[in-house]
Amino acid sequence: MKPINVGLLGIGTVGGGTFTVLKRNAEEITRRAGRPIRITTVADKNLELARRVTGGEVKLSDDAFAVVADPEIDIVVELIGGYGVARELVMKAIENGKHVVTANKALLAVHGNEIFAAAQKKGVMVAFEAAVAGGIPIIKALREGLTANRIEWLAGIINGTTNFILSEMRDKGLPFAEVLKEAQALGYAEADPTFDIEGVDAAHKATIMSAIAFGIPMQFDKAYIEGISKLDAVDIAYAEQLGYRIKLLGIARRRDEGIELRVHPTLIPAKRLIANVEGAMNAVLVQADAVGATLYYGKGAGAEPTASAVIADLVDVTRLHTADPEHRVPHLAFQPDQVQDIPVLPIEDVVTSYYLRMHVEDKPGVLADITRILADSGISIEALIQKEAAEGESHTDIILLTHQTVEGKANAAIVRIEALPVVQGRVTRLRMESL
Ligand SMILES: NC(=O)c1ccc[n+]([C@@H]2O[C@H](COP(=O)([O-])OP(=O)(O)OC[C@H]3O[C@@H](n4cnc5c(N)ncnc54)[C@H](O)[C@@H]3O)[C@@H](O)[C@H]2O)c1
Ligand SMILES: N[C@@H](CCO)C(=O)O
Ligand code: NA
Repeated sequence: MKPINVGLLGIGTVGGGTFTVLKRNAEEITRRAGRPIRITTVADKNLELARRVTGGEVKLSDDAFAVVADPEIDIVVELIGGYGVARELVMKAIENGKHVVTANKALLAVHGNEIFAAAQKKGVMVAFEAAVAGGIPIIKALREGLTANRIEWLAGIINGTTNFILSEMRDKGLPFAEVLKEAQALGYAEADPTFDIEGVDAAHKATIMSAIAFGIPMQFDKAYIEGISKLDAVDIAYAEQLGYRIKLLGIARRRDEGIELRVHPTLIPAKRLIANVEGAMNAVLVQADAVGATLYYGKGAGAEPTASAVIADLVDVTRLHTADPEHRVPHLAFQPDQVQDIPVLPIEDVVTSYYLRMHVEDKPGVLADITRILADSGISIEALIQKEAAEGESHTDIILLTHQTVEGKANAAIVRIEALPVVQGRVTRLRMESL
C-alpha cells in the first residue's frame, strides 16, 4: 500500500494535535482510508517547536512555500491561520495540483469563493471540516447527511472561547479578563482573541454554514456581527429570572426576501437543549423541511477535537483523490453552477423578538408611555417586569420581552423610548430566539 504524502503547514495547537492523533491511531486510520496517510514534511517557522512535537521523525522545514512546491506531497494541510500567508500557500498548493485540508474559517469565509473556484478549475479538493465547530462533523452533516432537505435555518454556538467565558462568568462569577486568559491557555482562542470576543470567528463559521446550507456564495462582508464585549452581567441575571440563557449564536435563516446571516448574544429559553451547552462545547441546531430539527453537539475547539476533523478530511481526500472530480461531493454542497446569488438581508430587515431593558423614573404613567410607543409601532409585548426602586432610589429598571417584529421597527420604537424624559440613558436591546 503506497502511502499518501502529506505536508503539514503549522504545528501549533491543531497541527500538534493532528500529528499526535494520526500517529496514535495510524493503524485504524489506514484500515479506513485504504492506505497509510503519512506526514512527510512539517513546516513551521518555529523549528524548535516542530522538532519538539514531532520528535524529529519527519522532515522539518521553516519554508512552507517549499512544501507546497514539493512534487512528493499529495495533500497540503494548512494549519497556520489568518488570511495573509495562508491564502498564498493555499492558492499555490492548488495551482500545484495538490489537495488542501484546512481548519482556517477566516480564510474560507473571506476568500472561499476564489479558493473554491481555483480548486474546481484544477480538479482538486479543499476540505474544511475543522473550520466549523471543530470536531463536530457539521460540514459532513450539512453537505451530505441532509441533502434530501430544504434547509430552513440553522443556529449554533460556534465559538468555544465566548461560550466558555459566558459559562464561567455565570457559574463562578469570574471576571471576563481572567476567563479569557484561561481560554487562551487551553488553546481555544484565536491568535487575535478579539475575533472570538467580537463575534468575528462565529461569523466566519456562520458564513461557511450558510453557503453550504443554502447554496449561496460566501458573503462574510454582509454578515451582521455583534460580540459579547458589551454584554452586561445584569442582563444575564435578568434573563435567568425570565427563564432564558444568553448565548452567542450564529444564525443563518432563509426567508423569501433573502438570507439572514447574523451573530449576536441571544436569549434562548433555558429549557432548550442548546441553552445548556456549556464551557467550550459547541452545538448547531439545523431546521430542515423533511427531517425536522437535528442537533449536533461536541467539542468545537482544542488540539485533538479539531485534529479529529482534520484527519477525517485527510481520510476523505485519500479515498476520493483518484475519483473523477465530477463524482466528488461539491465544495459548497450544491453543484458549482447551481450556487445562487441570494442576497443577505440588512439587519434592519431581520425578524426576531427582543429583550429591552430601560432605566426609568419610578413614577406613575411611565410604563403606559412606553407601552404606548410599542403599541403605536405594532410591537406586542410578551412579558414584562418592573423592578421596585431600591430604598432611596428615584429610578428603576423595566424589562420587556416583545413578540417578533422587524428590526427596523424595533429600532424606531427604541429611539422614541429613549427620547422620553423619564427614561435615563440608552435602552439595552438583546435579540431573542425561541428555537
Ligand atoms: N485552536 C483551535 O481550537 C482551533 C479550532 C478550529 C480551527 N482552528 C484554526 O486552525 C488554525 C491554526 O490554529 P492554532 O490554534 O493551531 O494556531 P497556533 O497559533 O497554535 O498554530 C499556528 C502555527 O503556525 C506557525 N506559523 C505561523 N506562521 C507561519 C509561517 N509563515 N510558516 C510556517 N509556520 C507558521 C506558528 O509558528 C504556529 O506553530 C487557524 O486557522 C485556526 O483558526 C483552531
Ligand atoms: N477560537 C475558536 C477555535 C475553534 O474554531 C473558538 O473558540 O471556538
Ligand atoms: Na466540524
